[in-house]
Parts: sequence; structure tokens; C-alpha cells
Amino acid sequence: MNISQTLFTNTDTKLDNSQKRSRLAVTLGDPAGIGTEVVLKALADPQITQNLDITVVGSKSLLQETYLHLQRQNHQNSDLLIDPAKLTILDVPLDRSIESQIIMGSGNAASGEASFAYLETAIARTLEGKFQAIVTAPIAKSAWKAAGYDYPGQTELLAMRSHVTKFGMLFVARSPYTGWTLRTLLATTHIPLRAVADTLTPELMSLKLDLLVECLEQDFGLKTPKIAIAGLNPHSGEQGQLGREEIDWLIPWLEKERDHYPNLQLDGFIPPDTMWVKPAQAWYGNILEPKKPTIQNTADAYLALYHDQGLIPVKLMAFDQAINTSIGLPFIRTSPDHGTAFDIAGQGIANSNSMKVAIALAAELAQQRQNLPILTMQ
Ligand SMILES: NC(=O)C1=CN([C@@H]2O[C@H](COP(=O)(O)OP(=O)(O)OC[C@H]3O[C@@H](n4cnc5c(N)ncnc54)[C@H](O)[C@@H]3O)[C@@H](O)[C@H]2O)C=CC1
Ligand SMILES: NCC(=O)COP(=O)(O)O
Repeated sequence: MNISQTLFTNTDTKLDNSQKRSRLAVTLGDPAGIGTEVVLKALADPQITQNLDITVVGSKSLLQETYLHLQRQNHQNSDLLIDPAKLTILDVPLDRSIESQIIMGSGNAASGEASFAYLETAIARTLEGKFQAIVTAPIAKSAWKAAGYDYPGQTELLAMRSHVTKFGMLFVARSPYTGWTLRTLLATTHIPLRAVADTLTPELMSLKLDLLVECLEQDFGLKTPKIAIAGLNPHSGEQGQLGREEIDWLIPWLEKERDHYPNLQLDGFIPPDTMWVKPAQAWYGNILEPKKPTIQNTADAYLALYHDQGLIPVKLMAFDQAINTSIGLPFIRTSPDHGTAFDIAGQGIANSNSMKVAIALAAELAQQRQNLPILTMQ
């Protein structure tokens, strides 16, 4: 029996290669972006694909076309691409008229139509039980909108099709320097900055915290986690001088949550600019300060109150390493942290590491959940 260590989940569960192979769907995302390229590169890596049953979901003809195009780029130092003939593909054929309007490097209604159809197909098959996890390549929300699909992102479509109203966007990244794992949940996601303060409520904060606590225990084996929570305003409001949300309701909310979760360490509200100093030190370890031991005292997870508050630090530290995972769904969903990168699409220079770790985390969670009851977080 060949057993490999878990990378992300801190659990006693080891990946046991003699067990049933995890069944993963990998969607191609927007065909005008780098999705197909990062999928073909990730699936060319045997360390990623070993012992997995992977089905690529997308248009077979476009996949073949993109493969041939990328091969012609023949970039030095570029990762290898797998030949699509070696893949299991769930073909999502597109109308000729749609396919002919797809232009590499520029998302439009046709590319949005395609990426929407890929995800719809993957979700439907997963809900039927064909797959345990969906790994999604990036889509452009603007292309979906141009095609008439008005969703903030893939997360919301996944939740809606799963009939789930309580879900969250969690970013997970394991430092290649120190092995430390950064976990960041966003309390609000794809809304205008102007709407953040009004969207945040005690109910929403409790919903996100409950999801995070349950996910940390079930998926990451952390029963009594320490969670750091960012303030909303500069300096967390500076006692009301720079914003009143902390004083008016966030601090009373946190006191109630501490009563509700007496075994957890809930640290808040940490000034949002300084909250990321310790994670960065833990991420880079001795690279930043060679004489200093790796910082301890970090949190198991960070709760950011809005998109850029959480994702600027995640992407600064971990752009090629971070995984976007949707929590609260009845199945596993992971995705690279990057977008469609239209500016480099078709050039053969896209880095596939984030896609590789997204597949690795999906596989690890799938393996682990085989022995666990299905999450019920409603
Ligand atoms: N999970 C998803 O489906 C996501 C989708 N998006 C979508 O992607 C589109 C473009 O968003 P942007 O903000 O421009 O972010 P982006 O991540 O697509 O690109 C930002 C910069 O990083 C570079 N980059 C991104 N991924 C790379 C990779 N794998 N290798 C090398 N360079 C890479 C790009 O060339 C660009 O310069 C938007 O429509 C957005 O909605 C963005 C983030 C996640
Ligand atoms: N910034 C994260 C992001 O855009 C992910 O969106 P999605 O996975 O919901 O499509």
C-alpha cells in the first residue's frame, strides 16, 4: 500500500492509494483566457494526477485547437502540455456560430456562453454523483454578463444550483518556504466597495464564522482554532474616530460569539493593515529576517471583511500558490486564485501552479470526506 502525506489538512488521514480513486471534474473556464492552458499543463504533471480519476469538462474541439496553438508557441522553460487525446473529456459541444466568435485574449458573449455551459454541465453531473469535486478554471464575470448570465461569479452559481444559501469563499495557500498554511475567508465578496459597510451585519458575520469554524474542523482537522478577524475601518475605527462600525456593533457581536464558542480563540478587531504582518512573516520565514526564528502566534484562519482586504495580502504572498475553495456546498469545489489573464492568453507562458494545487486540495478533501458524513451547514 502506497501512502502519501496530506499537504493542506493537518489531519491524521493519510492519502491511501489503495482506496477508491477520487473523481474530479476539471472545467476549462473561459476559452479566451488561460484556463485551457493551465489545465493542460497541470494535467501533464504525473505528481498531480496520480491516483485520481479526472474528467475534463469543456468543448473537445476548442481544447484540441488550443492545444495545437500552444504547441506552436513552443515556449522555452514552459511546462509541458498533456495531449488531449490522453484525457477523459466530457464534451460540451458549442454551436458553430458561438465557437467561431471566440477570440483568444478577449472575453465576450460567446466565451461567456461556453464557460457557463462547462460549469453547468460539471455541476449537474456532480449533483448526480458522477464527481466528488469540481475544480474550475477561471471565467470572466463580464463575459457571463455579456452572454446574459447575471451572477457575481462561479461561487454563486454553484451555490444556487446546489440549493445552498449559506456558503463562503475561502482561500488556502501553503507556503513553499515554511510549510505554514494561510487560510483567509472573505465575509463579503463581489460587491462594490461602497456597499460593504451596509452589507455586513451581525447575521452575515455569524453565518460566515459558523461556516469557517465547521470547515476548519471537518476539512482541516482544527477543532479549537484561533481565528483572527479584521476591523472594517482604518485602525479598526480608532475608538470611533475613524468609523463607528466596530464600536456600534462589531465588538458586541464578537463578545456574543466568544460566549457561543468558548473553546475558540477569536481575536478581533485587528487593524486591517497590520493583521497581515504575522502571516507574511510565517509565510516567508527566515527569508525576510534570517536571524529571527519563524514567527509563532499566527492564526489558523483570517476573516477579512471585504474582497480586497483579504485578497491583496493573499495574492502578494501566494499568487502562484493560493486556492479558492467554496465552503458550504454539498460537494468540493476548488479553483486557482487567478483570473482569465486575457493579456497573456494563447502565449504559452501561464503559470499552472495555482491550478495544480487546486487539484491537489480537491483530491485531498475528497479522500478525507469519503470517511466523513456529508457537510450540512444550512
Ligand atoms: N476564479 C475565477 O474564475 C476568477 C476570475 N477572475 C476573472 O478574471 C478576469 C481578469 O481578472 P484580473 O483582475 O485581470 O486578474 P487575472 O488574475 O486574470 O490577471 C492579473 C495579472 O496576473 C497575470 N496572471 C494571472 N494568472 C496568471 C498565471 N497563471 N500565470 C501568469 N500570469 C498570470 C495576468 O497576466 C495579469 O497581468 C476578470 O474578468 C475576473 O472576473 C478573476 C479572479 C478569479
Ligand atoms: N476574486 C475571486 C474570484 O473572482 C473568484 O470568483 P468565482 O470563483 O466565484 O468565480
